[in-house]
Amino acid sequence: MTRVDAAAPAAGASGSALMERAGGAVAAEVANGWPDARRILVLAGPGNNGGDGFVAARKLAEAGREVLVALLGDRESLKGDAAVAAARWTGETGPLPNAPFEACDLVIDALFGAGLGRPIEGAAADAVSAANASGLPIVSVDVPSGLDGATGRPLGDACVRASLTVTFVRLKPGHVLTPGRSLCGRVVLADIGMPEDAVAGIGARAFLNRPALWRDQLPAPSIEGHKYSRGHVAVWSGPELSTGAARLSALAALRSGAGAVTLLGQRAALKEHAAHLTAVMLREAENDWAEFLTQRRVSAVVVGPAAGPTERTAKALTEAIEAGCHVVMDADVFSLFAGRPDDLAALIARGSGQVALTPHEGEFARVFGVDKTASKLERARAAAARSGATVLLKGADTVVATPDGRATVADNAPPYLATAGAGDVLAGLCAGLLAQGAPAFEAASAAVWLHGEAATAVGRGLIADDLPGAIPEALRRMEERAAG
Ligand SMILES: NC(=O)C1=CN([C@@H]2O[C@H](COP(=O)(O)OP(=O)(O)OC[C@H]3O[C@@H](n4cnc5c(N)ncnc54)[C@H](O)[C@@H]3O)[C@@H](O)[C@H]2O)[C@@H](O)CC1
Ligand SMILES: [K+]
Repeated sequence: MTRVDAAAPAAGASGSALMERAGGAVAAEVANGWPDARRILVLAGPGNNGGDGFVAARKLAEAGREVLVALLGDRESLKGDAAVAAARWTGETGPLPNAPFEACDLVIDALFGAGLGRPIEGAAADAVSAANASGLPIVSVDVPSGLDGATGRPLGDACVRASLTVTFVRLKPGHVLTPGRSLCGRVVLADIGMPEDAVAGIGARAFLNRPALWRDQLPAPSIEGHKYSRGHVAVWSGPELSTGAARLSALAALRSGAGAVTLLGQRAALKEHAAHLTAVMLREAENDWAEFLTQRRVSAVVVGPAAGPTERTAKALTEAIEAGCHVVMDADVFSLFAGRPDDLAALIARGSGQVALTPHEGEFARVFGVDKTASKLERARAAAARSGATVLLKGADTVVATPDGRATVADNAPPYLATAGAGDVLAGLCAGLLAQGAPAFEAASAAVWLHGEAATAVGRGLIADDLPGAIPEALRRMEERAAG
């Protein structure tokens, strides 16, 4: 965002006018959201975030609220637009230390925004702690002070926990990645009239995962189509008594709209599948899996769910890559490649299909190691670049990243989606969309969004078995979103 701000004047927007609208948007949210908050305390920092706070103070005072600004540092040290905003504030201004929280009904946190460069310490850190402990509603300007908007992580120990965050122009990764998402509270994105040229000029590559990003890339079923033209998915089954995971993947692939889905495995495993399935086909496969993939025009394959980290699984995976199928690698594949990311990349490079990796954090760490300094977004991007695959890094804030750096971050997964087997459904959904011809980034992002919507449609009490049956409802919501 700093680059957007810097490009704003050249694109015809004065910083002062943007600050007026930014502070105005904050004041409007407070006025509408807390009509009974009479006394408002604005914590103002030394930069433009503080400037937004001074504008909000003036607008709220004009609207009849009692407002006190508690300023970090001297008024004389303020520069540029912030100094102008402060000069236009004629109400009470006091020092930040000992700000009178107990005498107020609401706090506006305008200490630090995009310019936070190091952990908050000293008087500002004390004010952050006091604000959090006060029990008052806190409205943060741009980002909760202390949060790194680029990573979603606090820069140090002191970080505001907001009830509402009013941000401008675009959401930043920190509004969506955890723990930032929780620290922001509700997030409102205000239009402050930033010229599109200033925004487009920076070529943003990370997006909130929404149907508008990928809907056009999902092939719609056509009346001329037949089952194989809508893609054939093969799912590699785990052995006897470990078949549930592959079954969930297969059902999800079929529900996603793939024309046909076949589960392949050992005879004893297939007997278990047969007791549960009707529309999914079953095929014994020991030595002729590679032949099957080619002869039956299999377009996408799932390998990993409860497959076992065995030679058999490794062979099935290699053959799927060599057959030129699109491949979704999940679960036990990450045990097979523990500590061997370059071997995984070498295998992926041998195929002509697209590959999606769908690890959770533990599986991701197993293959790619642990990097505590990088954000989830950066880690997923780095793993995508290193492996040559689209990486879908699961969690409450699932990130999908491609080797060329495009990324989505999802915010629609309900907490109860963290349940056994949900990941198997996601892998199947992704394979089903790949089989129908969606490019990997769009297929993976769509799978994540549909997965979250399906879970929300079921509601609390969800178990993974419910998810495939809720995919039609998720697809309906996708069409509704695309239309509106
Ligand atoms: N320029 C623009 O186009 C717009 C900017 N806006 C606001 O401007 C903000 C960014 O302003 P700035 O770039 O001035 O940055 P900030 O206001 O976030 O903070 C920068 C100041 O804080 C100091 N600082 C950084 N970390 C510190 C720490 N840990 N302890 C003590 N001091 C610290 C810096 O030295 C600098 O003086 C945005 O977050 C947003 O609120 C809005 O007014 C909208 C338009
Ligand atoms: K802030």
